[in-house]
Amino acid sequence: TSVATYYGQGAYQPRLSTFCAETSLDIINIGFVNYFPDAGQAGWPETNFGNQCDGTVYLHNGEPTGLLKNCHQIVEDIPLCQAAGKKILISLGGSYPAAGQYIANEDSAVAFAEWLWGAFGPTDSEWAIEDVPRPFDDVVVDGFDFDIEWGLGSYYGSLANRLHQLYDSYNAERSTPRKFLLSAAPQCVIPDAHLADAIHNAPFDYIWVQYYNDWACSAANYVNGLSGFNFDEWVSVIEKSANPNAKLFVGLPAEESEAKPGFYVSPNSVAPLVDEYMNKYPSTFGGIMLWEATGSFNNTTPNGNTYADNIKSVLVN
Ligand SMILES: CNC(=O)NC(=N)Nc1ccccc1
Repeated sequence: TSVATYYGQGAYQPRLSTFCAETSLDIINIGFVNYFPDAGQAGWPETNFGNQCDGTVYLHNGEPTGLLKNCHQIVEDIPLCQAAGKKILISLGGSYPAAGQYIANEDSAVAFAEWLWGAFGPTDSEWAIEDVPRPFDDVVVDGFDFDIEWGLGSYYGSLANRLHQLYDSYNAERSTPRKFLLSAAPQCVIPDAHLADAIHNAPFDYIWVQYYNDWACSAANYVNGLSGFNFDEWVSVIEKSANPNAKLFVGLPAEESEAKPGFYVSPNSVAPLVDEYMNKYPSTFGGIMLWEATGSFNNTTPNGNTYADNIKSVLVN
């Protein structure tokens, strides 16, 4: 089973290479593309990677956009993480701003998918064309994460399905196919207000549930002996979804300060939860997702283990 984490929004975060060296991390979601084209300046998406870029942005049709142009440390470090065997996804959305995650219609969702594929996908795809920029240069991500926390409707599903179509058509032309991934980060309440339709209609590979924002179903409920933790129900959602073989992850805050009061649980306290659900659903239980990398890095135990290291130990022991 795997440990996934988010990177890009941590306070005073170190460069990504720090986390490429963390052997406990298997998947890293780089966040965020936080404005989608229908909401972004000059009709392009916008990005935010915390302290990792120098603030310069692309122009589109001569107008400034919110698309960051110089994130050299991320560009240098993603290949290091990939060489270390980690999957690197770029994450769409995030918890802020609400207005950024607006998609106007089906055509817009399809065009956004093609733009993302041209910008962050393979450099030899037919969509990597001159009027689509390469914010990470020739770096090719391993997929796209949907951290959609605002907005309603079916267009997130259309976006995911078009990306999946692009994955398949690219691989159809290659002798050695490359696995590209789709993941989503719903809230724990079922149905998720923003991603339910997308998860039902598009084949996600990983679903990491944010079990740290809602007392109706949080991991803290389970740890504190209260009812509500709903992993079983999420397994049913997966089984009825477009990809019944998707892996389901338990999302946790990696540091007390990175969640609302009460939702943080220690690695040892989550061991019974892992044991119960890893054994109850051996083919669906995928592991643990952490929000987020820098918080985990700052949350070390006396033995020098980060929160992620300690969680990995819980998963493998
Ligand atoms: C996967 N996305 C998130 O986990 N977002 C997130 N944790 N946003 C946030 C919520 C409350 C305080 C800080 C960050």
